[in-house]
Amino acid sequence: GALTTTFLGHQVSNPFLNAAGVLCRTPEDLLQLASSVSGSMITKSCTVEPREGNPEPRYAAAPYGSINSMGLPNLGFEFYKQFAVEHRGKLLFISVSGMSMDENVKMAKDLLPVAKETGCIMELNLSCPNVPGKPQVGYDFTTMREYLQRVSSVYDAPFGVKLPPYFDIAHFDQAAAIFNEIPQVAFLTCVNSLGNGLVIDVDTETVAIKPKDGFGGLGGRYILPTALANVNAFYRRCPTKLVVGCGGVYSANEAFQHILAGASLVQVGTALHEEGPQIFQRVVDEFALLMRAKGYNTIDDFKGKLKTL
Ligand SMILES: O=C(O)c1[nH]c(=O)[nH]c(=O)c1I
Repeated sequence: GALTTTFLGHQVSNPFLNAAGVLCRTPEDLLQLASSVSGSMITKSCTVEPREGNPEPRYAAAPYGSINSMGLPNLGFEFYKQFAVEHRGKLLFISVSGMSMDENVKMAKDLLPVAKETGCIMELNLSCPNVPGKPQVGYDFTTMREYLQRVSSVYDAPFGVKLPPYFDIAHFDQAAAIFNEIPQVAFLTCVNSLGNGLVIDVDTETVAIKPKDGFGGLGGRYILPTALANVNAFYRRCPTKLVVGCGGVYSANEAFQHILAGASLVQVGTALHEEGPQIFQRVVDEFALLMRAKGYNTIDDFKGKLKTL
């Protein structure tokens, strides 16, 4: 169909998938994603050991999106690796977010044979903002370079990096220079939640979530312009890499903006959490109508073709 596209040699029926962390932690979650219309899917960021995560309430819908401080709850790397071994059907991404560099290197090394065998793709998450005491690697360029050099030295297959949003042109330049040094970094997923926002309820005069005095990562409508800028900044700076868009996608309209900005695939987080997996059928239908209305036959007809003034 018109929405068919390929990503690192894998054909997908449409460019849509979930954002890591949303509807992808448990077997039930993953079954819902596998049986949805999404073209591909990604698992919850994992650590070697299973984690409970932060105390609840740790997710809240907000007027223009969401706030979360989940705290990296997951069933442990072995579960998601085994899921990849047994999974059949749509393209599968495995999100990895170790508590240390050694943990990421260990998981990458263990995942490699499964990636080669099954075609699943690793997305290395360097941008979790919600584990107390664990600063975001994505904001520490020296550490990020070391992480990527160490992981790419054990993982000789294409992998992606889940990035935090950057807000300074010099940071786009410095981050892109690191990625361009490492050939195995095949794609960049822009962006993770905007870290450490604060949602306040005026009636109750209270924060929305329990962890970290209410500080949490923002998603949804709050973050679309920032997400688009990060997609386009790395699309322009990393011509040998693909970009995956994430942030503020509720409909074909925002997805189209991400692809115009340079995204090859588009992840849906907050809107998926709020609407459920039937959102993928709605967005696919909307997207087909939008492409037809504009006279486009394939995604490549407009990918990255954002016009400037
Ligand atoms: O709190 C989480 O589990 C979480 N939440 C996010 O918003 N982004 C992330 O990468 C993670 I690992």
